[in-house]
Amino acid sequence: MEIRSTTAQDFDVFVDTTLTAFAMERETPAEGDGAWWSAFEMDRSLLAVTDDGRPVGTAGAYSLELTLPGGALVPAPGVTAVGVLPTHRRQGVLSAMMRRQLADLREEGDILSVLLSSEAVIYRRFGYGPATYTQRMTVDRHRAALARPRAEETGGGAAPRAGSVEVLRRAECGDLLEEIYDRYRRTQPGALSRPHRWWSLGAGQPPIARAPRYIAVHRDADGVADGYASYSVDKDRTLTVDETITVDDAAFTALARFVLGHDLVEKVVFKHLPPGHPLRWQFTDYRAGELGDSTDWLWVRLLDIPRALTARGWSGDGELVLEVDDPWLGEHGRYRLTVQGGKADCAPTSQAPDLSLDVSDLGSVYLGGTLPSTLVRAGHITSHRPGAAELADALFRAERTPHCLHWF
Ligand SMILES: CC(=O)SCCNC(=O)CCNC(=O)[C@H](O)C(C)(C)COP(=O)(O)OP(=O)(O)OC[C@H]1O[C@@H](n2cnc3c(N)ncnc32)[C@H](O)[C@@H]1OP(=O)(O)O
Repeated sequence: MEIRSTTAQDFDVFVDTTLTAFAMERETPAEGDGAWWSAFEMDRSLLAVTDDGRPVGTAGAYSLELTLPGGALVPAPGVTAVGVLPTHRRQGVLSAMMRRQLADLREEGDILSVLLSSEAVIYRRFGYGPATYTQRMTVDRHRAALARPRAEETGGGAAPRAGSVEVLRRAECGDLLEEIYDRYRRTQPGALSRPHRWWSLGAGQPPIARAPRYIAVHRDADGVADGYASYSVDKDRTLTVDETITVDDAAFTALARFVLGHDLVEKVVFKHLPPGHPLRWQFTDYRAGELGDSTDWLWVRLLDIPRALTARGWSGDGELVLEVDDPWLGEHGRYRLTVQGGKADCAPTSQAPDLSLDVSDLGSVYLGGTLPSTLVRAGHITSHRPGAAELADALFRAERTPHCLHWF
């Protein structure tokens, strides 16, 4: 079997092989998940081919950008279209593709890669760890009065501002959604860019895919669009919000108020909220919103530990020695992480470690969405001195809960 790079000529065979592995059919941009496969990058993809020339496995990568704590934007290959034909599974095809892909990404200078995992048991062995989480909130609309927040008097937090909401059809939005999304993702740790090509091809779930949707667009007092909610209402009178994308909490509150005030609706479902989202605290009735479908979303794999650790912003000051095992790449390193004034230095050291961990666990804590102390308690990370886990918690923390709702 050979693992080979693809070219534009391989597009159809690549898509067919991927869809067969997922037991899916091609959809058009206006249907369900749209033509999610249409943005595959053939100059970053791999085909596994048998000795007699049959394609049996695929792995791709999208050229995305990830927002780190502190606001740095770094290239993040988004691993996608990983599939092996049902006839060729458990024979090491995926392992061979992962080995080649990680080597290629490193050679291209990437410091990390990311993916969404179809099954949670697949990717840890390759060094990926779950790093952001998301959940659904179902709100009984008739219990959903929003309390008047104390911050309203002082103008802080999510206090309402003058602004307006306009309802458009998806087809009327032009580049508006793309522009708002791009503003949002630059300040949200864990968020990914959405290349222009995706929007123009309709390559993704709604509202990237042009399936029929209503789009509530929020504008600030100057008329500048600063948020949108993409939604549909089904026959059961449930209004489902695909995503609420806003540049700040006040715009989110205004859009939440709008969808929760929608007549002829019994329930409002927000499909994606980060853990700890303030919406729940805004209801007069704390139990008006029911949380469910809590799941991992973005998985992170560090490829260059010192560069990755110095790229992100940090909170607090302190020093930790991390001993990191990378069994898949056969690497083992010790790094002294010195954090001061929001920045870190990271250099190899022979000092005794404070924490020992696997590279997949470092991926999990990297964006600040998983507490190192949780992984100590779970037996993933070993702490060698009292206080080391608590110091790691304080340093790795992000300015806001990392969240990714981009599906790829
Ligand atoms: C980013 C994304 O695209 S996620 C999408 C992943 N793809 C899918 O879910 C599509 C359907 N599934 C498939 O195509 C395949 O089953 C794949 C790609 C998940 C796995 O491919 P395979 O070629 O069978 O994997 P491979 O033989 O290299 O397995 C490597 C190891 O992982 C384990 N493994 C692989 N897949 C799974 C799984 N789904 N569940 C549990 N263990 C698994 C294997 O048992 C093996 O373990 P071992 O080394 O201890 O024996």
